[in-house]
Amino acid sequence: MEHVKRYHSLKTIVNGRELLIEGPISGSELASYRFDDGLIAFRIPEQQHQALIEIADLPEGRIIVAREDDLVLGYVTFLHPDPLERWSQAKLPDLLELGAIEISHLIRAGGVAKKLLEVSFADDAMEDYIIITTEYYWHWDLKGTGLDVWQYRKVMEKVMGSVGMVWMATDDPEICSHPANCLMARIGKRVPPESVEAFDGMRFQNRFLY
Ligand SMILES: CC(=O)SCCNC(=O)CCNC(=O)[C@H](O)C(C)(C)COP(=O)(O)OP(=O)(O)OC[C@H]1O[C@@H](n2cnc3c(N)ncnc32)[C@H](O)[C@@H]1OP(=O)(O)O
Repeated sequence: MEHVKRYHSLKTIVNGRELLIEGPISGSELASYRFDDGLIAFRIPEQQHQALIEIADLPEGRIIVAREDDLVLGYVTFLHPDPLERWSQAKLPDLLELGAIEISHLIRAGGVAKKLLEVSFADDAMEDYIIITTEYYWHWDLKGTGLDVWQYRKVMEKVMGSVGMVWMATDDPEICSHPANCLMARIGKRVPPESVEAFDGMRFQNRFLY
């Protein structure tokens, strides 16, 4: 499968900061930007910056950023699922995982997460993919936001739902280990039925239990 990446961008102002939301961008572009030191949800900022640079240059990898001049204040990643996760078992070339979305405290609750996804899905190539995201409450910044797990889950549903990602059932043990965790997915218009069938097969692997 050829992974087509078409650049899109938009401008917005949040808390007086003029932001450019753009992508997919290349690893070298991302390397030339600074990375806000408040982006700590998944790794220390230097390591996360480096991880994103590597993802940007993967054939299927897509990084969309929100930046003020050369300072990255938010990002979202799309890439094939980790080989250790069940979502990679069928090795579907047209399945991407929204692996991480993070917005700096400096510009949170200003619509930036939704705009990152708006720019991501402005590329018609996204209609060729099943896009999944696995929501685990232990990745959420409950302390920083003061939200409880259900309020936070609502925020995630609003962010993901803004581009048509919907809750999907699964018997994945990690997802089932807490009721606030969930799988969300969006099946692009041109995804063939064989891929959807293979995805359904990965969602449910313990049918004999029921
Ligand atoms: C797959 C994964 O990456 S899971 C982990 C997700 N990432 C994290 O938890 C990292 C830390 N958190 C963050 O980076 C951010 O808080 C995010 C990504 C969750 C949300 O980003 P934001 O830019 O603040 O979200 P955005 O402003 O687009 O808000 C989306 C909706 O949630 C609401 N919302 C956002 N934050 C809050 C809040 N603290 N309290 C109440 N509502 C909120 C917004 O009002 C908006 O609602 P609307 O659709 O009715 O207008």
